[in-house]
Amino acid sequence: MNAPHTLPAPPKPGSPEAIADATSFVRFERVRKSYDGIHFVVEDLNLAVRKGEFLTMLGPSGSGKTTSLMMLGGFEEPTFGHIFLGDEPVERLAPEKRNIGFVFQSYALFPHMTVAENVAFPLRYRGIKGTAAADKVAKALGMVHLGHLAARKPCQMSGGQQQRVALARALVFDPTLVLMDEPLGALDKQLREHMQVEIKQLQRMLGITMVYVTHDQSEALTMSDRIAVFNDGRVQQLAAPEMLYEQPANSFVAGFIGENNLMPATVDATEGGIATLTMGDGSRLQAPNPAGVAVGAKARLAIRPERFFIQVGDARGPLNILRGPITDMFYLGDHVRLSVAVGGDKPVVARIPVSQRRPFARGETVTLGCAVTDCRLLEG
Ligand SMILES: Nc1ncnc2c1ncn2[C@@H]1O[C@H](COP(=O)(O)OP(=O)(O)OP(=O)(O)O)[C@@H](O)[C@H]1O
Repeated sequence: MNAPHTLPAPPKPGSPEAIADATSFVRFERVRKSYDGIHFVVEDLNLAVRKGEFLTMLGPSGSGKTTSLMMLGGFEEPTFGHIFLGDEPVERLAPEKRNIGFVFQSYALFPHMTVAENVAFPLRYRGIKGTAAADKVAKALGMVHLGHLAARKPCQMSGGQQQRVALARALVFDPTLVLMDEPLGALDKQLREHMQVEIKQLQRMLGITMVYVTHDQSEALTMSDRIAVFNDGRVQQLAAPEMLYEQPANSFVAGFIGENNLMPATVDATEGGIATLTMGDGSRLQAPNPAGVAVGAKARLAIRPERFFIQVGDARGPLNILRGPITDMFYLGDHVRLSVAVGGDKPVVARIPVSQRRPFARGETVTLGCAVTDCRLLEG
């Protein structure tokens, strides 16, 4: 992407954002990165990571997550801006001087060394030898439950075990920060989910600050204290998982985190904080309008599939009602996934718990209800 943007002002001195930024452990300040001197792949990155926090950079391929992580690790230099570790600007500091542990998708273990020798490697590099080193290696391998395999070579271990060795190697020298780039990408689903919990428990137990890169949203939701959602080199929203899901800041986040029906709408009026909307097919629906999207503005109404229910009888309370034939349906054990042609250009997707109603028939007309407060109005 091109770079004609003016940079926003930093937070006002004394504001809550400025105080949070000032007390944070890692800070990106107006960081921009171009590899070719023309296009910026990271645009105006302002990000503060708190001490002991698990912060995930989440976004589609090419959105600038790895580049941001590599700048923090010291493997890439920012084109503009500053990165602070504690109070120290580090953008000119060599990676080995930053006291950071790394875990990558490829385990990058030395094949000719034993597990213990691999884990001891960063200690050797730091001049820690003898029993001091042996104690640290034993402790790190104990943390990842591999003490009994210290004498094995990497080729004698499973993918999950090798990634545990890489984790032990990243933790053995008591780093102030650990960076992980898609560390579980090569593992199968079950092992990945198991390792997510294990890494999270370890991070909590050690109180370590962790910055984690993934494009897997469920992984990010499971593990993170906060998630920075990247798209096109920019952070779209930085928030706790629940906040991202419940209150996405824009259509990109609303569509990227979980599943969402994003329906084009125009704002007719806002009264008492509730906007009345005209939908693409001319029908009228309502939604809270906390951001104050202006009357006449093009907007999108976001409704999560699981927030729909089958409306029976008269509507009670402030509800949006959508009605149409079922065009597609899938039985998924605990819920039925319906596509319902309610009049817009795309059918809406509704997830109806099987405890609520079944069976459904293709072509059957259903009435979907959704609380107005479960709808979200987004600009654009
Ligand atoms: N060394 C490099 N030289 C030139 N361009 C690069 C280099 N590394 C990354 N890029 C480009 O920068 C952009 C951002 O890449 P980056 O790897 O940071 O994204 P990402 O969000 O981590 O994606 P992925 O999940 O696929 O790794 C991409 O367009 C990529 O092609």
